[in-house]
Amino acid sequence: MDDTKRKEEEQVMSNEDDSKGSICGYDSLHRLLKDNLKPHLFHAFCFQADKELLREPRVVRVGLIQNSIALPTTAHFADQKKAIFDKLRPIIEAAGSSGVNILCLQEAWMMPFAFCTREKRWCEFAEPVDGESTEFLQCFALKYNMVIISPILERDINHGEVIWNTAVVIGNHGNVIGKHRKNHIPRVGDFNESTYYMEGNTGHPVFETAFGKIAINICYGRHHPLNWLAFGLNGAEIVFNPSATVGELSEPMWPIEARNAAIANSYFVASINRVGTETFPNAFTSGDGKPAHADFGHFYGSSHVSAPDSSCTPSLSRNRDGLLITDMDLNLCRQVKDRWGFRMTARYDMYADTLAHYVKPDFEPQIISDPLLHKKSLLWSVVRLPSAATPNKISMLHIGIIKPVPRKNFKSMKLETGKDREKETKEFPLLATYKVCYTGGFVDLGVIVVDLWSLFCVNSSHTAQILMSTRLAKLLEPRIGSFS
Ligand SMILES: NC(=O)NCCC(=O)O
Repeated sequence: MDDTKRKEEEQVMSNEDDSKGSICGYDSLHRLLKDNLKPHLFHAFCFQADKELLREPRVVRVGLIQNSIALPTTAHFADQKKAIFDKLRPIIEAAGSSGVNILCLQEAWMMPFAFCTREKRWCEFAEPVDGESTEFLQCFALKYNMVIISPILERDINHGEVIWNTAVVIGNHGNVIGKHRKNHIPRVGDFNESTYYMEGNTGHPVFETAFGKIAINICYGRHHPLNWLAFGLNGAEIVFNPSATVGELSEPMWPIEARNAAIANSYFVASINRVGTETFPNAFTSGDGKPAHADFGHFYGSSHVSAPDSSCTPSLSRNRDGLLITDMDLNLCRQVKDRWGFRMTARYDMYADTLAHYVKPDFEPQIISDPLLHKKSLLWSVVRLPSAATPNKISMLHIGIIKPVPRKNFKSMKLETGKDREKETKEFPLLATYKVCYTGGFVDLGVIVVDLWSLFCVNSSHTAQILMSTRLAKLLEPRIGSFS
């Protein structure tokens, strides 16, 4: 590599580099591999937990890989997949030789993210759980004693070739521990993935591995707090969120949702997003009236790990492939639970009750409406006036505090316009005068505030005047009626 090129790269790296030393960005990673440097020269990010008297620390090294596709989407499908394998091989080797215990790849890592196109031919990428992608990764799992989470497009050949968005969990002996299928299918922007696969039917499994209890919440599932909760209830200590999402759609939410889930559920969240812009042979529309386009937008990478104590690693690059290596002491999960007691203070029985009602067709939301809200009557409140006040003496009244009075004070009230007191009120900047007759318990001298712009005064002879601005009078005219 010539000097100028290296300098340029170093400049990019120093801009991108994270002080905590994640292996960050395509260039740095590939330089690392090319120069045959030992990955341990790069110190990874580390989450600490307190020392405990009765438990040893349970430090787990987690690796996350984000990558762009390797060939244009016009290439032969077999070549595209092979090129991704070839690209990932050295990165997985780097993770393995860095001592990573649990490695997670991005959503549907073995193919371009073609779901936006709605063209069925991309289904050809789908493979069975024990297909070639699993086989490819099993060797590394065995070689490096590493658990690998492999999110693929799955074809269930035992069930009529049904297609799923699935994460396969490969154990550190190269065995398949199990799978989880994506629970929530996006129907937003270009992400209308229901053309390709069904809502998952595997619940919220937690996989007990040699290195801790892990779960996978695939991409769009991160917007569903109860999805996160369910993995937590099943005892997850790390929840992986392999994703494929673009800047325009979700970037502002990306760092917030993961951290919030980690805090609320007292576990680690490992977020992985793919990188780059993938262009497809045929343009497609998004059903929003905008012109057809041939790409999804930019997949912004930014993979990172969030901890239950609200700390967070720096993110990988927005633009480049990357491997993030993070050490985490899983003891932190219980320590945060003991400290904050979110599980203890939760009211699951109450939520279960609400949900049980909610899912029934005859569910009615528990809403207590202001009884006046839907009445064809004026909004009103009462403020006390000095007893000397009479309607004729009030020119401008500025009402500070408005004190609502129970409706039962009024059994009924009739409002009617009238001109008979016009003379007395004409000195006021008011255009309408109303005579009020009412029956009921309200006998004190007072002012009933119709709302902030208007009021009417009640004297002890049970007659009252409404003083209103024209604007309000116009507004309220059709609603003047009876309190009852
Ligand atoms: N792959 C996927 O579920 N994308 C949805 C977009 C998002 O949730 O940001």
